[in-house]
Amino acid sequence: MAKSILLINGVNLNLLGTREPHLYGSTTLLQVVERAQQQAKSLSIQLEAIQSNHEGIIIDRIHEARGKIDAIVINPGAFTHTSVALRDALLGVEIPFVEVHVTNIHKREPFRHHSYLSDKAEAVICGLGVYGYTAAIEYAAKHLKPKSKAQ
Ligand SMILES: O=C(O)[C@]1(O)C=C(c2cccc(Sc3ccccc3)c2)[C@@H](O)[C@H](O)C1
Repeated sequence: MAKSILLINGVNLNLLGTREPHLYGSTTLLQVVERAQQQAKSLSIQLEAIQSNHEGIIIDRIHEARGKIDAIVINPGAFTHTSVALRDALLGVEIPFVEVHVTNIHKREPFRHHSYLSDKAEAVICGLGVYGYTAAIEYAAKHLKPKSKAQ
């Protein structure tokens, strides 16, 4: 099963917990990452976390993960609904991934209902608040195995 997980948070998620708490809750991204690290330690897995507002930086980090990371947990933020490039990067590195959304995107504005990633995700978790990250990491650690290592 996955021994190394890359947790990716995309655009605007640095604002998590600071604005619109009725939608996104009051837990900050720092707290989410701290909890994820504690969870990873309890599962004996390595976890690295990044957040970026820049699509290309996220894509570069996904490329770097090829052959090194066993699974990805990603909340792309608004890139979910816009980024074919992010989809292509995830498909290109052949690393299984879980898509996470703090909110239930299907209960929000119509433009949030479509994801460029969901049909390729091993699992999609949305609407569970920040617990979605916990569930995603647990699932990835116990059910996802690395695809063939990079040549
Ligand atoms: O629910 C999510 O986790 C989501 O991925 C997260 C999003 C998100 C993340 C951070 C900020 C914002 S918008 C915002 C801007 C300022 C203050 C509060 C929220 C949206 C949305 O863009 C997505 O449609 C849904």
